[in-house]
Amino acid sequence: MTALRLGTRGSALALAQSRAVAEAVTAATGRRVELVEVVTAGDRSSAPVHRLGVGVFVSALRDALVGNEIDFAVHSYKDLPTAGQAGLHIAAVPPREDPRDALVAKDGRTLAELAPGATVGTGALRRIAQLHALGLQLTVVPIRGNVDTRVRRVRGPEADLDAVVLARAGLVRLGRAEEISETLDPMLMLPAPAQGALAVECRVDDSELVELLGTLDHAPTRAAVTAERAFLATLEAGCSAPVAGYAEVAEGDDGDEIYLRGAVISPDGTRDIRLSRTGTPAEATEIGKALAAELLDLGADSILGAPRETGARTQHFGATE
Ligand SMILES: NCc1[nH]cc(CCC(=O)O)c1CC(=O)O
Repeated sequence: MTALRLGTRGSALALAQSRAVAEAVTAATGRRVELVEVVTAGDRSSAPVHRLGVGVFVSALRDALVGNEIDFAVHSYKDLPTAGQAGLHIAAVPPREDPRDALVAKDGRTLAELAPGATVGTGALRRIAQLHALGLQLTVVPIRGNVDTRVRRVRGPEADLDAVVLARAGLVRLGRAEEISETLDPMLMLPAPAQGALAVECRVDDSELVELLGTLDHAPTRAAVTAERAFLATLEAGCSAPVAGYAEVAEGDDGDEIYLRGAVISPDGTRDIRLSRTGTPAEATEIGKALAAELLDLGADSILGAPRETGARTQHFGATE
């Protein structure tokens, strides 16, 4: 039987993720998998991600899928635009890695141990906003680049920052978890929707592969990500907007329960609206949409910029527009 072609970006993180999924596919199905490297616009540019727009890391992979150059692709779920793509299907959401953000700091310091004025590097508006919201006089420095480039801003001969914040999942997948000085509690730094999760995508009409990849699906992770992404989609914000969303799925007395927390924070941290909601995994989409509508009612739309229509808005606080 021919090998399945797995399209992947060439970054160390993308390769680590793709290799892990390839091994899981082979272990579960006995099929051989070969990696095919695809260069994306996000890899070619060094501009801040919120200027490049959503989808910069995925569109070339999706083109290769639609064009039948590859059979499936593994994405960091966080980087996928909330709009799906016609003809493609997310056949599996494997078990999630720890979704929290991590601090890598000089001398192994924690956030609380950083001095006023300390420099902290991150490119994500969500992290910039939440760092400012702490009120610690941190100097947030916009940075970009792959995991290694970012860690080198703190460690090594060219280090010029006191700390950087990045996804714990990225460091763990690269085998670099021991470099983390502090894993940030979601109470302080709520993760991005779908952070730490992977999306395994193939052509929707490739029914054999849809079924085969489906064996890697992890229902609780899919439910959590579904709630987080419905929340994000309703706020009409991409992966680079100051929106945080994190769902936990736990066993309750009457079956599994989802606990979704969401926040919209202004980039300077002075406005921070956060709420939570619970429900069952079957209600994941509804929970996400309802939480977003509640935040919009509290004024989240004025933080996000453009006026929005949710169809679900109520006027508890009087008309503001
Ligand atoms: N936008 C870049 C990106 N996409 C996924 C990850 C990390 C791994 C993950 O969240 O699954 C990262 C790096 C980071 O945020 O530090």
